[in-house]
Amino acid sequence: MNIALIAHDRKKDDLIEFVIAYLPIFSKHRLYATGTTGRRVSEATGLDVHCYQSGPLGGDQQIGAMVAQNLMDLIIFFRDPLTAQPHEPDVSALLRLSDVYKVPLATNMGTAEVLLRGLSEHHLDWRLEEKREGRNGR
Ligand SMILES: O=C(CO)COP(=O)(O)O
Repeated sequence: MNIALIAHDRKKDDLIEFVIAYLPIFSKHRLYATGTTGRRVSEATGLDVHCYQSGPLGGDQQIGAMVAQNLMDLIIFFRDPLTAQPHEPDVSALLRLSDVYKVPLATNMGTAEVLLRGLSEHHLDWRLEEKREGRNGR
């Protein structure tokens, strides 16, 4: 599965902690991330992470483009709900596209835990079916 990892600055440590906690699961999948998040995760875990642009420079949109091609299967996006982001429209666009294409997306650690456990127990295998059949969620 293709998994996107994104965290706003004040949530990056939480995301790294989360990836370390579920390393055996994450290591079985292809990881993509916005720039700074990806570099931090890769440095902390040794995992291979494809890094797009930093979020404010278009990274959320690049991940959104993968969603629009139905290439992204799961998104972990630890947002900072207490800090305004200059690229808020990009963030909203990514959330919207995830809903259009029915891509499971967690914005906090509680939901992320459920998704990761579901992933490891094959509850997200329907995504493979969606891709195989070229369905696009609409
Ligand atoms: O801003 C972000 C997501 O909206 C994250 O970007 P970085 O991973 O480059 O910090």
